[in-house]
Amino acid sequence: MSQPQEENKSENGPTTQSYEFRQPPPPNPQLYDRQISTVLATTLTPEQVVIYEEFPEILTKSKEDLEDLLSNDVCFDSFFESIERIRHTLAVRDEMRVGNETSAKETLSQENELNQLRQHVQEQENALIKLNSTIQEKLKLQQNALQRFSPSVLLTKLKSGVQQSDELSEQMASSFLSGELETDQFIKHFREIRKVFHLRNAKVEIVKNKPGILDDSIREELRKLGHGSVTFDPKYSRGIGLLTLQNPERHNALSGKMMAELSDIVDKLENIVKFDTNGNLNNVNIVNELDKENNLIGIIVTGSRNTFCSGLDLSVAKDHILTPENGKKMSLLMQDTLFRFGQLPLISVAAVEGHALGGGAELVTACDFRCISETSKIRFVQVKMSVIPGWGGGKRLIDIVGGVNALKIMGTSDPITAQNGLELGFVDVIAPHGECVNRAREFLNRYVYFSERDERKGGNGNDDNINENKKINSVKAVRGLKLLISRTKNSEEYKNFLLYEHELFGSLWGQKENVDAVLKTRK
Ligand SMILES: CC[C@H](C(=O)O)C(=O)SCCNC(=O)CCNC(=O)[C@H](O)C(C)(C)COP(=O)(O)OP(=O)(O)OC[C@H]1O[C@@H](n2cnc3c(N)ncnc32)[C@H](O)[C@@H]1OP(=O)(O)O
Repeated sequence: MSQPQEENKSENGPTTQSYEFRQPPPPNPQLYDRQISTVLATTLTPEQVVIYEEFPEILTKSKEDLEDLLSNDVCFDSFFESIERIRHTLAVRDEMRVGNETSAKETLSQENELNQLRQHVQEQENALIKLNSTIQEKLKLQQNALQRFSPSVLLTKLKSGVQQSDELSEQMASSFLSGELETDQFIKHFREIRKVFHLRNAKVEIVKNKPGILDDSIREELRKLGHGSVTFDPKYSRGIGLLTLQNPERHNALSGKMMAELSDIVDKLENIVKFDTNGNLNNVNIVNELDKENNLIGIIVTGSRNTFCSGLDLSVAKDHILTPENGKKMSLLMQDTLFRFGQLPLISVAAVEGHALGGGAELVTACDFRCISETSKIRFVQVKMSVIPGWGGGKRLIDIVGGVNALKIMGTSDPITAQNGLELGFVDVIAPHGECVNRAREFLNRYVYFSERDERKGGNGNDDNINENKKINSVKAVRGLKLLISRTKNSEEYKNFLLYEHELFGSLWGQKENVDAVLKTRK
């Protein structure tokens, strides 16, 4: 008779490994031979044959014995359990039961430890979430703190320190001259103050010449060049300001004076929003010079006399901005101005009547949206001037229409019109001639007013019959949205791209081909 395999028991009794299923020993050959199976097969049903084949021990019983077994459960169980195969199976079953009990006890004994571990993991996770939120808050505070120490802010503070020292020494001199101050006191303090003035002034000169920090000197130099003006009406419509290029005799070409005035307006609009020390969008306590009602959320940019802008004023360029150095200064100022314009928390729409050429086309790309008339023409003519865009319009055009379309538009100087502008994704609204500013206002009203009409009737929102008591959108929320979007255009990579465009422009402007082109255009 085959013995059950030797159990590989552990010192704690049978392990679950010892329960690999083992086949029970084969039927006992002595109890069963071929003749019996033939007899059985002729007298029994197939089911009965199976029983006899599985348990041939039954064959050793007489009919009376079998009747006894069937009538007496105790005898039946004892006979059944005396069968080798059954004994073996019962033994395996008992071993497995013992093993299961042991495993169950082992598992239960670890339940407390498991619950403690689970609780510890939960506590760690909560602590991690808390730490993460603290880190986010600290990062926001750090960002706002760093913003206060940006190069341009430090330069401005340094300059105001120079001015304060200068004013203080002036006051001291007049006090001395009026006899209010003793000579030795005056000499002692005046010398100290002038020393601080000169130290601060020297630092301003060092910082000013550091690349990438645009100081006012370029703006002030260009301010002296040419005519025209740039005006801003902060109350053009509720929550919407109107910025207008005014140089109609030259199709609103941008002179140096106008570039400086455009930059001034951007300066004034920049502090329309401030973050409080907790990094919250806090503009309730700021009285902005241009937005006294503190409700501006949109700005329309347009040109006077039904034309937009024919780019750089070539009369000014011919006389003052033909050298590479001056071309770079002009490019730096306009890139800086249009970059900061794009960062304003205001939704901007270019209302383009007539022509937008060269730098005028670049100005159009600096707006978030574009409304053009059925007859407008927007042309990047820079390549005809033997240069590339110098006001940041190349990068912005690529972002709006994609690289391939941008290459076609800038390489061929083909006009963007009402016909192809929508398809290019460059134009958002097409207006009848002379109606661009009105349609731009209607477009922006959807951001100014809470358009229940859109909610109710699926209107297109271009509803000019907005009445003043209509519910208005949260100014801070809409400004917050624009801050979010413009953040995507404020990365180091984005700024480096603009710098690259500026450098490429600077390598072309003022070269013979470019000078000839400018002089040819302006006889
Ligand atoms: C980064 C700089 C950027 C670049 O490099 O590309 C530039 O922006 S460079 C300038 C690119 N702009 C141009 O080349 C536009 C040149 N002007 C024209 O194509 C036409 O003047 C046009 C289409 C704007 C209007 O044509 P139209 O026939 O209707 O009128 P006129 O040409 O007779 O012009 C009327 C009057 O305006 C003067 N004008 C027009 N554009 C400029 C300009 N950009 N700078 C200076 N002056 C301009 C034009 O000289 C006429 O004045 P007048 O005294 O009667 O000669």
